[in-house]
Amino acid sequence: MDMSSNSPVVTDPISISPPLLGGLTSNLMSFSVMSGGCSSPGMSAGRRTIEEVLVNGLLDAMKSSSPRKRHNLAFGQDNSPDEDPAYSAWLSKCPSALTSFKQIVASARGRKIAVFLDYDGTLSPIVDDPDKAFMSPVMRAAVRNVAKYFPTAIVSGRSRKKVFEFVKLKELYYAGSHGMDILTSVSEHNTGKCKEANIFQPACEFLPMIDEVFKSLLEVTSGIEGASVENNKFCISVHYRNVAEKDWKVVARLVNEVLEAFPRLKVTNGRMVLEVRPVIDWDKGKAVEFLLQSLGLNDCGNVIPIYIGDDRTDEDAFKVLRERNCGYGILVSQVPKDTDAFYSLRDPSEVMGFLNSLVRWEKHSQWQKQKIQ
Ligand SMILES: O=P(O)(O)OC[C@H]1O[C@H](O[C@H]2O[C@H](CO)[C@@H](O)[C@H](O)[C@H]2O)[C@H](O)[C@@H](O)[C@@H]1O
Repeated sequence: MDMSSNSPVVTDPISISPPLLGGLTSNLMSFSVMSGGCSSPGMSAGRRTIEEVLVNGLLDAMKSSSPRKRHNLAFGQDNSPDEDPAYSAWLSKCPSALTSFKQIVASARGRKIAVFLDYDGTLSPIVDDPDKAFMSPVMRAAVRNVAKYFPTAIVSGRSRKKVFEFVKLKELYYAGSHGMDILTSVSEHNTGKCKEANIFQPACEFLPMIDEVFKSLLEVTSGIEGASVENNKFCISVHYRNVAEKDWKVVARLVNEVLEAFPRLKVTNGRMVLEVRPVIDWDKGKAVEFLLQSLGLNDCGNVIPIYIGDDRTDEDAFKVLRERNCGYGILVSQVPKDTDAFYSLRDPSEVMGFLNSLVRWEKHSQWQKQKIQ
């Protein structure tokens, strides 16, 4: 893929349908959002209907965005995934990467593994306050070890700067803002010096717009208890995890109203979060392809990429690996989900177990090679 000549920036917003609610509800495809101000008493009935459809579509997506663990009605407790027949059935389609570890590494034999890691919900547990999604020291040690043996990248919806502040490992590659801000420079382990720094930011021209929308979203949601807005540089997160469910529709309406004037931005949904981002042909999947190419890891015969993530946005990366028929997506989930991943892990502690197993396996392989020589 020639990234230099292939600009992901879509310059003609008219050709994008729908500009808002990108990928959320296909039945909304025929509606286009008119630019202009907020709802007003003088607004036509047709226009109000369109708005209502959009807001309800957004609300539906919000409700379905984070399936909760099944509730055991008999005991009033959450079922553990082990006891959940639906989860067990799903595991036959998307087996545990821990129990399938031998198959995974067997297919990697003779090839270099490249590791791609999402951050929230993968390396850190999901918590109510996005600013407190810290990574544990043992998880950091596991990622540091992985990076000693395999090229390793973090691919996050957070801004690159923020995710680096959480991870704090200079020896990794970082793709922030859902892959719209990629840094491919790595410090040498011993000297700490940066070898070569390359930054790829395909949505640069959207920065002023994102800043403007961030301020508007901050202002309009300030009266909603529990709502928070996070500036992720090339995208914005509107969090509703701490908002009472009765107020979710208000959040949907406000986001919709602000974005009416910005047809070149769209909304996708993650785990209790609405993510506002440019309508460009770029996502975590494209970021993984870009990283593989720019790091010289694009040869499927020699490299096997493994991508671990928990969110809908990670599906773009799983899909790329599946379509290339090269490498494995691993979905972190405690509930059955439709996914393009090949394998699954339940939670960040299993992710850590998997990363540690990779390191042990690689150490052992190296030791065996030395023994033979
Ligand atoms: O791609 P990721 O690294 O997974 O980032 C996706 C979003 O993650 C964060 O939000 C999520 O985690 C929070 C902390 O656990 C949680 O409070 C929130 O409900 C989750 O949606 C981050 O704050 C967002 O900006 C990212 O877009």
